[in-house]
Amino acid sequence: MERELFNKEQIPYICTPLTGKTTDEISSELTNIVSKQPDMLEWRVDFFSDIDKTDKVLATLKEIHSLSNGLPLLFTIRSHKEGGQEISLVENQVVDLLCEVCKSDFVDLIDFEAANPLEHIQRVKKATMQHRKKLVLSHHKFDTTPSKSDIIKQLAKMSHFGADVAKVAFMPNTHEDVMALLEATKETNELLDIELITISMGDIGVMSRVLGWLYGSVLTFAVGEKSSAPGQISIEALQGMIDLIKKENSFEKIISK
Ligand SMILES: O=C1C[C@@](O)(C(=O)O)C[C@@H](O)[C@@H]1O
Repeated sequence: MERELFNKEQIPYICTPLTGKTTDEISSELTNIVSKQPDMLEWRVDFFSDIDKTDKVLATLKEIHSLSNGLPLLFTIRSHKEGGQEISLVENQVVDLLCEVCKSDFVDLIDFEAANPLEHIQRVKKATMQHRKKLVLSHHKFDTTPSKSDIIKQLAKMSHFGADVAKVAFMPNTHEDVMALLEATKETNELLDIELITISMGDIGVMSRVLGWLYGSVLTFAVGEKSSAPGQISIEALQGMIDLIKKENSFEKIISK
């Protein structure tokens, strides 16, 4: 499936994580979430108890597709090191699963952490290209925020490794950390020709979830049923604030590249 995933008019996309442990839990999560009208879903497969059974993963993808009104799907196996659940797969098996999932018609984007070995990134990149999926290279830190220049370097490295989308999520300890993330987003957006998703987590970082798009972040995560990271707010609250800002102001000029 190939299509432009991020229409300018729709930015910021609101993406909602699915964190159920079983197909049934995910189905019931979805039933409640879809009526809240997010723009994208993220299946956090590290929460799924049958992650080691590829046929179950593929069947659940089909189920998600059938219940989600065609919403684009981001497939994520977050590592324990970067804030995810402990899983039974080793790194090679994660790569095998991602390459298999790339063949599915029910996935649009694949998340893979940029800290993985280069040969693994290259394998996943090849599979995404072959099956016309978008590769999201990501990095997360739950205790600190790097300096602005380091954030820019990390995003540039993801671009260099072949990301279609570069995503970072950091924990701020000060308001300056949030500004560093936002300024890095703006500067990188002017430098690079790939999509960016940048998040400052926790309570201090919440403004980045509401306003990050004005600095060039195309997507923001919001809670549908259950949060997947600190600082996420509800789809309804986020959508309300974004709509209000869009209605009151003409920000198109600011977000255009
Ligand atoms: O990378 C991210 C961003 C996130 O950590 C957040 O802070 O909203 C939530 C995760 O589910 C997702 O994979």
